Amino acid sequence: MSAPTGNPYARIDDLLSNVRNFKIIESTLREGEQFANSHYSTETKIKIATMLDQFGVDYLELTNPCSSPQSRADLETICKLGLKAKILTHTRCTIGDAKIACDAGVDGVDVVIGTSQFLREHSLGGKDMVAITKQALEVIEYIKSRGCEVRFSTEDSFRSDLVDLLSIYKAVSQAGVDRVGIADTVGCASPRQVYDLVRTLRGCVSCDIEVHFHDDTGCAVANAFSALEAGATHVDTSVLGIGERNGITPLGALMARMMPSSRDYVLSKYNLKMIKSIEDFVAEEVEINTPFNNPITGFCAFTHKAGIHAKAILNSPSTYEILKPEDFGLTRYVHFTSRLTGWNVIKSRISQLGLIMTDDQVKEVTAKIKAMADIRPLAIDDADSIIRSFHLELNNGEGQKGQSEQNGQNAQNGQVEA
Ligand SMILES: CC(=O)SCCNC(=O)CCNC(=O)[C@H](O)C(C)(C)COP(=O)(O)OP(=O)(O)OC[C@H]1O[C@@H](n2cnc3c(N)ncnc32)[C@H](O)[C@@H]1OP(=O)(O)O
Ligand SMILES: O=C(O)CCC(=O)C(=O)O
Ligand SMILES: [Zn+2]
Repeated sequence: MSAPTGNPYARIDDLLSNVRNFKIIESTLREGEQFANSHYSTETKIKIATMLDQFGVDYLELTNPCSSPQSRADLETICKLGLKAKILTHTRCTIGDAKIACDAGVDGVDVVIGTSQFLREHSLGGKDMVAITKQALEVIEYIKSRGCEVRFSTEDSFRSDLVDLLSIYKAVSQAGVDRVGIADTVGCASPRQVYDLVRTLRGCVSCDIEVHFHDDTGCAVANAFSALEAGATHVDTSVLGIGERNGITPLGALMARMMPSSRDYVLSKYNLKMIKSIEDFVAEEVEINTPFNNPITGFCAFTHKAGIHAKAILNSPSTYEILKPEDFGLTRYVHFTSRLTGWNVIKSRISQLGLIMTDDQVKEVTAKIKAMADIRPLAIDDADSIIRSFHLELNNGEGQKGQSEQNGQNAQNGQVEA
């Protein structure tokens, strides 16, 4: 039987996949508020909500209004902004929380309750699954009666008993829940475990499936992708991944992961050029730096250094880039001042400087740059000076000065463009 897509690795199972049809539940204003440094003012919440709405996220999830009077007031304020994104809040599985949530004017309530032995014993005072299921069904019925969308999640899903999980998900699905959620609360799940659980659940419930992954073991993005491959429909994210401990699936990194698989879908829905400004705003608010290796916006995410890479990138950026910086409103940088540089990129720099040399001469000046870079790190100006001096020597200090200065304007940004 032929494969469903042009992907050589595609399998029949990929018919389940939602990698080209998923929704984002953006939780910077809920999970992200649980990040150690977060303390959002009302204005900051409005700004974050507005930016994420313009970016195109489908849902915004806000902190439980029972948390504090200001949390409740802020939720009501965001609900009244008239954003395109649906506004959700996140509550415990109690009628009391659900009532206050619905009263705030939300579009939907994300209800959660722990199902693992750890949480049932140490968080919920020893509740069994029968009691938890009864409580869930009552709360779901209440939220539906208030005309709000309702999602039911099990907390710590991956350390919960599979039969318990499937039983409660079936019960809430039959009760008409809009979505069920799987939460890797402690970040213990691997992509394969995620695939298996989501796929199994997909066969048991007819409603949408939301997934929430913590990043304690570095799998939050991979797990989100795996979940979508297995048929999940909604992914929880936060900007830069901020959340409890080291956080959850980052919005930007998820976009980076989805682009190679679902470019047209992602570009049609999300305003990728906003990622940097959204991340910069949130990073400043919570007083963190964007990690150097952050997908898309890490300071060197589109920097190419080694000579072998530089040569190929200059010929065709696709050789060493799976993401295009221009899709995110960014530019690439081709490094040419290190001991790892090569004559091809130096040749390109020479041409940017408006100078003319034979290939042998380019190789000779490349050797000089490498020798100097062996002694100390070189700035762009240092490498350019070596090139210019060598060029002057070649011409005995005569001629070409005017031409160099004029063409040198093109090199002002110190960047070898591919
Ligand atoms: C994995 C997650 O991130 S879940 C979301 C976490 N979010 C939050 O905690 C929001 C911020 N939290 C708060 O402001 C407070 O914890 C509140 C307002 C929710 C509750 O505060 P308090 O009433 O003082 O209780 P406290 O936080 O000490 O304990 C939690 C209580 O909720 C119960 N509980 C915990 N989870 C759930 C749940 N999912 N459903 C129902 N009850 C729950 C606990 O058993 C405990 O009950 P107890 O009062 O009988 O001991
Ligand atoms: O409600 C959910 O699905 C997730 C709750 C949460 O933040 C977690 O379990 O880590
Ligand atoms: Zn979480």
